[in-house]
Amino acid sequence: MSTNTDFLLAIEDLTVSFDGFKAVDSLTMYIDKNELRVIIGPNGAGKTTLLDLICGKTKASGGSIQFKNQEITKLVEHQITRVGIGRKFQTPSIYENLTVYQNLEVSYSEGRSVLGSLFFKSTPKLEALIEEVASDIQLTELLDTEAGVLSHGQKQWLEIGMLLMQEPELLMLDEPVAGMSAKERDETAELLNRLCKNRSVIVIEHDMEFVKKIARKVTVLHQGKILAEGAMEKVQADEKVIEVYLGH
Ligand SMILES: Nc1ncnc2c1ncn2[C@@H]1O[C@H](COP(=O)(O)OP(=O)(O)OP(=O)(O)O)[C@@H](O)[C@H]1O
Repeated sequence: MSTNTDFLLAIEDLTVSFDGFKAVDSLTMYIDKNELRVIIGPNGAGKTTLLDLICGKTKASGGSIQFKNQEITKLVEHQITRVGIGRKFQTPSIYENLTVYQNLEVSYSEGRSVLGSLFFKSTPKLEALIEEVASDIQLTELLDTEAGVLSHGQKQWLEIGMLLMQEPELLMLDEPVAGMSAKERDETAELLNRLCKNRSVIVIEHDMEFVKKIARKVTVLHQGKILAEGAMEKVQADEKVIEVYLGH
C-alpha cells in the first residue's frame, strides 16, 4: 500500500464486481493536491462507478482508497462527506423555493457535525464564506433571487456552490456541462480552472471541446481499467484511445 503522503487521493487495486462483472477492475490512480483531473472514456467504462466508490455510494469488492492517508472504503457516505469529499450528481438538487443565499446557507451544516453546525448560526465566518462562494460561482448579484428562476447553467453552478459551502478538499463532478449553452460551458470551464487553485477536482466529461479547455492530466477509462493517462495532447494522439473512444 502507498505510504506517499503527498497524494490527496490514492486509489490502489480498486475493484467492484456486479454479479461477477468487474465495472472497475484493479484500478490504481493518484490525485494530487490542487489537481484538476478529467476522466473520459466510452459509455460503460466505469467512470460513474469510480465516483460512486470514492464517495461511498457503492462499496468496493477489493482494493483501497486513501484520502489524505486515511482509508475510506469502510466509511459510509456522510462520513466521507465529512472528511472532505464533495460529489455533484448530474441532476441539480437545489431548493427551488429558497433564494441563492439560503441555498448556500443551508448547505453549510450538511457536511459538518451537529455540534459544529449548532455553534455556527449566521456568524461573520458564514457570511464571508457565502460571499466568497457566490463570487466563485458568479451569483453574487443574484443572492436574493429564488433559485427556481435561475437558468439551467446557474442552477448547476449553485449546486457546485452548495458543495463548496462544505469546504471540500476534493470535489467530484459528473458531466457538469450537460445541457448547458456554449457560453455557460465557457463560464463553467473558467469556474473549474478557478476552483482547482484551492482544492482538487475530478471531472467526468464527454464534451471534448470542454475537456480541452480545462484538461491538464486526463485519465481514459475503458472496461474498468486505465487505457491511457497523461497530458491531453498525449492522450488525444494515443491510438488505443482513438480506437475505443475519440474516433467515434
Ligand atoms: N449497481 C450496478 N449493478 C450492476 N451493474 C452496474 C451497476 N452500476 C454500474 N453497472 C455497470 O457497470 C458498468 C460501468 O458503468 P458506469 O455507469 O460506471 O459507466 P460510465 O463510464 O459512467 O458510463 P457513461 O459514460 O455511460 O455514464 C456498466 O456496464 C453498468 O451497466
